[in-house]
Amino acid sequence: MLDNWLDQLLDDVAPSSDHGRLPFGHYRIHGPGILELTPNQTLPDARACVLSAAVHGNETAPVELVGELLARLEAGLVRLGAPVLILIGNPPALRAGERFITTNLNRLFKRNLTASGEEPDRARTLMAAVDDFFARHATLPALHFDLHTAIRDSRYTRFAVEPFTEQVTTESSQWQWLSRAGIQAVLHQHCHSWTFSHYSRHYHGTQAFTLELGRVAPFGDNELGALRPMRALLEALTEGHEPPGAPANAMHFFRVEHELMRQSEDFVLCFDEATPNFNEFCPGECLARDAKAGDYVVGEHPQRVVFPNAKVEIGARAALLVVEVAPPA
Ligand SMILES: O=C(O)CCC(=O)N[C@@H](CCC(=O)O)C(=O)O
Ligand SMILES: [Zn+2]
Repeated sequence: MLDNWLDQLLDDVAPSSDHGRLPFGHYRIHGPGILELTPNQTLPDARACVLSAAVHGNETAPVELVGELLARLEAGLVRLGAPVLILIGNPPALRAGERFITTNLNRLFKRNLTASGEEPDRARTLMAAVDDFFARHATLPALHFDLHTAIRDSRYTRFAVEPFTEQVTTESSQWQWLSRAGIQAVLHQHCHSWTFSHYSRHYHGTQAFTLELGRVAPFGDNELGALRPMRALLEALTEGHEPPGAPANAMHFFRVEHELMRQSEDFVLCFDEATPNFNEFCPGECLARDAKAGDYVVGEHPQRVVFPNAKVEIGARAALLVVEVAPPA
């Protein structure tokens, strides 16, 4: 049964069957953590939807949200009206309660990836699953929401990252849906980032976002009540309806100005561990010291910090420095 799928995945138990019926369609398990829902009838407003969670294994709220959606589908409370691919990104890391096992999966979504190992292999499997799904539903507009939670508190608890690519413009309706779904801020990426949402946007031209839905917590400690509006958005998409919107300018928009990279072993961030995402720093403040790159000092205007993490691998992003911009017209 579909309601066992997540439990069996967490227990590393193979499902007894790889397919089954739903009240308004059927499902197929293509592999560990790869579940496709197919409606009996695809509605006219339907999109081909990819919903991914647990690309980072310690981010459990999105998994619980997906669990609620599946339970409500199975109970017939949500009528399946669109093809949906549900992906649990990194099952071994989810079982271990760790962000990743060997390396950050969310930097590996690049065609012709040559690296070997657990996460690179998983990235190739997930990219193939997405390619196959979008190819089979090529007549429908496509969409990918990659659901995450942030390591630290945030001045905007729920925010979206809009991946960078030259070819795709975000539809204005997406901002309205996200606003209605309780997203408080949006971060426009300034360069290619090889994340999972970037993969769908860049290679498939889809509408795609990374959605940060609160702070990392173990299973059972997530405040799912705060995610009801987001659940309503996912349910509208699953039902194949055009989701309702709210004014986009209720959200704050930010542009990445600088990507702070860790370049040496001897690297520190100069602010408190408890500093929340979107905290603002004044001109002249030193934010990082790196034995190779030197100090990073805020320039002529204030900058806010997002995703600061001094413990990343050498060569990886240790923080984004962002500035507020006007909402899209
Ligand atoms: O809180 C943090 O420092 C990281 C939270 C997280 O996993 N964020 C994603 C953002 C992906 C993107 O930039 O689209 C990540 O770092 O992979
Ligand atoms: Zn994450």
